[in-house]
Amino acid sequence: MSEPLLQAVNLQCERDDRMLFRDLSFSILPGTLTRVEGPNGSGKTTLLRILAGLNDAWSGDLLWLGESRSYQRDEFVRNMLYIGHRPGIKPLLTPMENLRALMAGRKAVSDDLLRQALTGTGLAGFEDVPCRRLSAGQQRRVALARLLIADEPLWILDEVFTAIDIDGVAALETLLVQRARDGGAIVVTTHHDLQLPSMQRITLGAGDDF
Ligand SMILES: Nc1ncnc2c1ncn2[C@@H]1O[C@H](COP(=O)(O)OP(=O)(O)OP(=O)(O)O)[C@@H](O)[C@H]1O
Repeated sequence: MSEPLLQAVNLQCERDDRMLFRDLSFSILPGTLTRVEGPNGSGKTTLLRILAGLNDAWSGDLLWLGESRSYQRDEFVRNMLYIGHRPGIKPLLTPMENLRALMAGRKAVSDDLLRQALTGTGLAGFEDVPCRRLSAGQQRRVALARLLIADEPLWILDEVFTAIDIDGVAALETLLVQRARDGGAIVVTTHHDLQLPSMQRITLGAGDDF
């Protein structure tokens, strides 16, 4: 069995005097899909941001390739792709400009490849239109085009299915399954009923039903 990329050991996080989770331990292995699930407000986004290194209000241990992540922050950041629940797209920039900005500091990618990625997410013909003139789903697709050129071994994806139509969801599911088959590790949270095989599930606390 391969070595975990990321290991969480006894993670604990409290917000506004409310315990979101405690004693939370799990491993993220190469070639696996992990779904973080739970009701609204249970801490899914908080956990994903902790895993991505974007939230420091937690205790416990996080190991990257078996060593404390805090000693290898730069290497971790280089090897992890995070897409948050907001698309993170700049409205005044075009899809091409946004995608180029999202790749800044990562591997060099030609404009041809960026255009191919935008075509792959259904944005052919919109490459050079300011994003403020695109729909919510199209803006989300600009962010998702990043996945078509990503080679980071760990993807952390928060609610990336939001505003995506049925065909887009199916294409994204296929992409995630293929990525896991190719050895990538993916952590997702979504309220969609995902059709993904053999997912590890991390379930956070129950909320009040209404
Ligand atoms: N910026 C913030 N400051 C203080 N508390 C916050 C902040 N953001 C979220 N919280 C609180 O943290 C808890 C967990 O929020 P989080 O966004 O992680 O939940 P979630 O499971 O992702 O919810 P949802 O399914 O609605 O997206 C909530 O009770 C929320 O009120």
